[in-house]
Amino acid sequence: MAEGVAARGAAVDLLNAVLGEGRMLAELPEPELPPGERARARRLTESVLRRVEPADRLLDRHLRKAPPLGVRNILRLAVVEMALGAPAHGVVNAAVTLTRKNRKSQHLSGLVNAVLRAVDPQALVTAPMQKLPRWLRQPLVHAYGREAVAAMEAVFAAAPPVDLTLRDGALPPQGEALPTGSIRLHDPGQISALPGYQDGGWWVQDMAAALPARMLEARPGESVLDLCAAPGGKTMQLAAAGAEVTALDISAARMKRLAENLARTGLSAKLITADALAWQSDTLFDAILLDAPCSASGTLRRHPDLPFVKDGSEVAGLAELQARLIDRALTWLKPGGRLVFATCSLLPEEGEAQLAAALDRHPGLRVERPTLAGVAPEWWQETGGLRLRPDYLAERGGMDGFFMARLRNG
Ligand SMILES: C[S@@+](CC[C@H](N)C(=O)[O-])C[C@H]1O[C@@H](n2cnc3c(N)ncnc32)[C@H](O)[C@@H]1O
Repeated sequence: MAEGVAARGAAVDLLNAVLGEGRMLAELPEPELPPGERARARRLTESVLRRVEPADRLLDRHLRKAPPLGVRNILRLAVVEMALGAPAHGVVNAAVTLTRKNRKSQHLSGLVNAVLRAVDPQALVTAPMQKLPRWLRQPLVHAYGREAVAAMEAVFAAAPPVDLTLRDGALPPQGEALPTGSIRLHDPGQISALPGYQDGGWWVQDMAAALPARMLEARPGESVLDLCAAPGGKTMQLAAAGAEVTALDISAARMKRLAENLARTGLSAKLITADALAWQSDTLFDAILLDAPCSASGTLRRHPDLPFVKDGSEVAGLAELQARLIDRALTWLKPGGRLVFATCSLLPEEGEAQLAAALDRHPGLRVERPTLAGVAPEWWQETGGLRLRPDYLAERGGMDGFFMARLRNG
């Protein structure tokens, strides 16, 4: 098969599954390709998902009637690749080969060839960014304003950097030191091939995702419950701080990944696979980290499939689950203990509103604002919550959206 056709074919299959069947990339089987080609297919898929809307605007100028989804995805992929600098000749040949391979679309190979020779991929480079879906854009404009949302969309349009959290004294691969202590790699390639990976001195974790565990300030010997823990980025931080960690999550598959992560880093925790709403604890904890399930709307740059698969209908149920998890977690906290509530969401109903409602339901709770190195004063809110937005530090690659707050009972 011509060079790159297999990876491009796999990318088109992934696009068909996300855009045609509404399936998330994480739930799809990995393409059966060598690791390098598999990674390329994934990269191509994500590049297209970040530009579906502007690519369609460009293609539609050259299409008299809508082609079937599979052919549209071949066209989208080709035009995005050309805009990103791939040589047009190879891209067009691969697109025509892919169109011919499928009996149902082979009669459209001439059209694909003609459209791709007519489009100007440079127009995609300068085109307006892809907008967030309405269900998300509206509440975000309401919460942060149009300008901030446009800045977030610009961050979501770019492939994200990779951030690492380090254990004390560990040597990271060469990267950019961020003010909060994470190390940023802008084009790292295969993570497991980086120096130090096998030694377990660092792990991949967005700079924003590293802050909830820092906010908890776990001390050596303290008993800490990591609630909704898998795949364990925060468990590793807490264990590395010397705490006696109990890590609980409902998902057996994700707990398996957590166990693998602990094995690689040589850290330890007590692992429990259970529904936090049903689990009973026979002890109380000094501190609890609740990284609650949420819309994940703060992580769109890492999950560009999400806007095409989700429609916001899950958010009310998730917000209710978050409140129940807070209430349940508080029953396991020692008097005077600390609870950090965090979500990787940009929606106030999964952040600011949860904090306000928890304070209303539990008059004995108060919010604390610990000192966090590298956190700009304006990221803190008057209520004591910390709101992190993708457009913060945009010039250095941005960060995941998060909300977090530290509560103390009594
Ligand atoms: C945001 S993720 C956690 C990420 C994790 N803290 C980390 O840093 O790697 C939310 C987790 O909540 C878990 N979860 C959802 N509902 C749960 C429940 N009822 N009880 C326990 N865990 C739950 C999911 O399986 C998922 O792993």
